[in-house]
Amino acid sequence: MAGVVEELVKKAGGCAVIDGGFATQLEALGADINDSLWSAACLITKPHLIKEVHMQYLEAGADVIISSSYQATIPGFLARGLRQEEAEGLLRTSVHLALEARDEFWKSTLTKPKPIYNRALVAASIGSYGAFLADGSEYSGSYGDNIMAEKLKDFHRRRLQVLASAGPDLIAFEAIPNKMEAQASFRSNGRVQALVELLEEEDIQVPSWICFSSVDGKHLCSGESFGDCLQILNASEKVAIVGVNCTPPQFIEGIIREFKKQTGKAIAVYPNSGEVWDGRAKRWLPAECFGRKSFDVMARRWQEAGASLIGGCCRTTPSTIRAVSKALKGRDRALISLESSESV
Ligand code: MET
Ligand SMILES: [Zn+2]
Repeated sequence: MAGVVEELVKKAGGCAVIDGGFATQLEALGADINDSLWSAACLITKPHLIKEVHMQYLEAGADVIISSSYQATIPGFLARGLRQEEAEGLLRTSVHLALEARDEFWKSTLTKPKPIYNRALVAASIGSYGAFLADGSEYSGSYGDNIMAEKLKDFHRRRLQVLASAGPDLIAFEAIPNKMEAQASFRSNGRVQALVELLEEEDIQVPSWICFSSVDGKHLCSGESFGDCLQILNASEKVAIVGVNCTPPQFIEGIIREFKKQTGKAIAVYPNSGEVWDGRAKRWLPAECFGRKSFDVMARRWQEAGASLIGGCCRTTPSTIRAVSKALKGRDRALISLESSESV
């Protein structure tokens, strides 16, 4: 695990808390995200709301906040009539807004007599090619026969460079649906290069996490095996953390146990609420019943199963993260309040 992550996980008492659904909360604050850029449209129209969402998750106890760049892509911005420099500027803005929120929040907690928060880390989000297409392939992993690895490489490379140079603590590849994108999306001179090799080729100094999405709890969305993908990621020191996100919560415990067998890297899980996104109809379908266990109760089990970073993805909110933070760090907090009452 990279030093910064190791330190944070330790400070957090063994398990750091990741924030919750970013687009979900942006929408709750009144943003219109029904847009081909999805939440990234707010980088153009309402950057103050982006910062507000980050603040709310920090307040809720997030130790890691993820930038608003999930669906912010250079081709997406160019299609809006923006110039290349403007598109790159908006990518940097997404990281800067998260860094500003983190720094302001941290400064304010330091003025409190017994700070109960950790200084959060900022992860720059990178969504999959399917997220950019916004045609449902984000959750099927099927990019069709025409998508060549070379095209995927062109799609990812510049955004990775720009985001990494904007000063985040981590790069977060989120909801990667298939092995091709994780492994073979980067070819040059006819040689197959894995995503991890792109990180090395670009000599990205910011540690990365790579999280997959799954719709059945046993495979990536595409139907490919976690084990095959993890073998690829295990080979790189640039990848500090592996995991799953935007996957139904009832599958997470089994996935962590499977990952534990396949990797020694730190494991991050930040499932969705269990509701299912219908990418074609563009709406959420109700959660399949997963018993009476609430998200925070499950979060404890995920920690016991071996996850080092736990948060929420789509349809989870600051109240989900507050409950998760309390469940994972409740004992420490109780001790802190005991200490403070003793010192009064
Ligand atoms: C479809 S997964 C989306 C992940 C992104 N970080 C968000 O919470 O909005
Ligand atoms: Zn999600």
